[in-house]
Amino acid sequence: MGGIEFLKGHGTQNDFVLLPDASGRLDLTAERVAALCDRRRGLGADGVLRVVRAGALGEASDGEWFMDYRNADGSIAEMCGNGVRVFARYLVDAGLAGDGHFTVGTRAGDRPVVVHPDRTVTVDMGPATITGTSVTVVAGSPFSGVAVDVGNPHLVSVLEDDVAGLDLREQPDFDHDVFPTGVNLEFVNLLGEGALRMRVHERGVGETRSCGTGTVAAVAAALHLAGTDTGASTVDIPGGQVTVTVARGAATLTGPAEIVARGELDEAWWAAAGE
Ligand SMILES: N[C@@H](CCC[C@H](N)C(=O)O)C(=O)O
Repeated sequence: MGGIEFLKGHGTQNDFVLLPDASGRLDLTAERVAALCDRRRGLGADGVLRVVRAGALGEASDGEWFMDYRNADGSIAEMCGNGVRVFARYLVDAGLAGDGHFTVGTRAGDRPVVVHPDRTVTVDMGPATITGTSVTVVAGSPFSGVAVDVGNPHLVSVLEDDVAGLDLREQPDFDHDVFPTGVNLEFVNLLGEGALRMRVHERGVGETRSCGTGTVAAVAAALHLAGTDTGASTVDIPGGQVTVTVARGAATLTGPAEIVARGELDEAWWAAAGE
């Protein structure tokens, strides 16, 4: 019996292990996800994208494929904006997605995607909803922020000082009553009309080099603070650049998606990782 097929990919250096598992038969425990994502004892990644047929895990979707997304610590998240681009890139490369216009099911709902010839992908991210305000504390310094729901929770703080100066090695504190399931924290500089710079500390991962849902939240929050719900912006993250549009609160995300490797997991390693 052969090993378990995997691929490695990234979107603006937010990196993922992909597990093609059409029938949803793999026993993908939190322990196995954490082992896969470990950068020393596993393959190393910010998260896992299991590729399953819609319905195989009992999740409803009008699309043919469902993205079962897991964070590096093994926790389940509703949505991943960089991940869904890489997921779409894989389906097209594998000949599983026709002309590149299709819908991916996620726990946050269906996400229509367009895979472009230049290897970028545009995702209809659905609504980016402003849900209030809250405060995060980084290395003892409090920052007020705008809470945004992009299918998953975000708190966006716009800073005067350069975000490059923040120490995000430790988990920043946040109000656990406001975010009982945790929150993704974005720190943003406004660079001028239609341009932002962002760093992110992701729920279930730590600081990453990019977060697609986070860039959408950042643009929605910046527009909200400017008194509007419509606009477009580039977002520079440590891993590259994406473009976000927001029209009356509904967002699209465009950015690169790359598949960099494919191979087989060792069966004995997989078995031991589940213990
Ligand atoms: N990196 C992702 C977001 C992944 C999920 C997030 N950590 C959460 O727990 O909500 C993205 O590109 O959106």
